[in-house]
Amino acid sequence: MSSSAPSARIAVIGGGAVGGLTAAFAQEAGHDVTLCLRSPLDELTLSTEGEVLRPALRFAGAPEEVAQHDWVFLTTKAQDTEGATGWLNALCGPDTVVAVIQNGIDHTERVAPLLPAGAEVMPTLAFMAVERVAPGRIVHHFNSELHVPEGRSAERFEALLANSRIRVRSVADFRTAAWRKLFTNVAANPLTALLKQRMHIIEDPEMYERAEEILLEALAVAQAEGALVDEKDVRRALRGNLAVAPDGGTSTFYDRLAGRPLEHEHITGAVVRGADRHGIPVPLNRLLLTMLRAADRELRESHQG
Ligand SMILES: NC(=O)C1=CN([C@@H]2O[C@H](COP(=O)(O)OP(=O)(O)OC[C@H]3O[C@@H](n4cnc5c(N)ncnc54)[C@H](OP(=O)(O)O)[C@@H]3O)[C@@H](O)[C@H]2O)C=CC1
Ligand SMILES: CC(C)(CO)C(=O)C(=O)O
Repeated sequence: MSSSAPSARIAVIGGGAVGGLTAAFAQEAGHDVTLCLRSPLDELTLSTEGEVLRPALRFAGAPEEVAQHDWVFLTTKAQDTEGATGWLNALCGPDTVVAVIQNGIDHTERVAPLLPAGAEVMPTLAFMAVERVAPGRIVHHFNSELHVPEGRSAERFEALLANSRIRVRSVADFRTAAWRKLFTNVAANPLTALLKQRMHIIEDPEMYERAEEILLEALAVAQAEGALVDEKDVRRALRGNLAVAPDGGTSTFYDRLAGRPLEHEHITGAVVRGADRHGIPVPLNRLLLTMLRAADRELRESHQG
């Protein structure tokens, strides 16, 4: 791997699966990377393609410890975005680009109100399967691709990560791209999390049919929201899910397994809210949302008690 890209300073907010992977690969490509943490870590390892990387990262535990950066990768779960406001204030100057590497379709609406004047949100879709198996121990199962809206920042982002194991793609129609990415989550994440089983469950023909029905509801909502998607995108998303099997899961499954709060409001919730706006019936997604809310409530109550 060449190290010819000029070294940049990158701050990654969140030391979980996606934060750990992007930090490790960016550091390997020659960048100076600070991991901004909620829970302290002394070391982070990334198991990938048969090797274990131990990237030389800086660890910061509070916003007072960091200065402004040109690049910030925001990798908290979507529901934890507001909690990262202190980091964003400390890290962002007028030229900062914040790559919001999260699932969901409303990255810009979620993050823009939290940024100081001038800083830019770059919504970023993550095509990868990465698991935090213990604090600071990250296992990479599949793929490492980021999709961003085309433009000047996308070109700079592509150059930033050109020598890394992360592939950046810029897309012309980001709304469509975001719904396509959401399709990879709308069936797989609830089913794996509710059943507490890995992605292989989608290989079962009966489960595959139900997953397709869940996604066809989401397809109707996506089309009503202006995304240029069709049934081929549903099949492509399911093929993408099957490519993750057998040892991978989904981010919502990993959260349920570890007893962490779930991200359902930004995945299934996005479909149900869109359906309500357009009067589209989505009974399967509505049922999944009710079940995920119940599972999440139990997780939160057991944390408190
Ligand atoms: N995992 C995957 O394969 C994929 C995930 N995604 C998406 O990427 C995003 C990140 O997911 P993932 O990495 O899996 O999630 P993780 O739960 O593994 O990591 C999130 C990290 O954010 C940290 N965090 C939360 N709040 C703060 C805060 N205020 N300050 C600093 N750190 C904070 C958490 O800290 P703590 O350690 O205290 O919990 C945790 O380490 C999600 O939107 C997810 O849906 C997208 C594609 C694939
Ligand atoms: C595509 C998928 C399902 C891959 O792991 C993902 O985005 C997630 O886990 O949230």
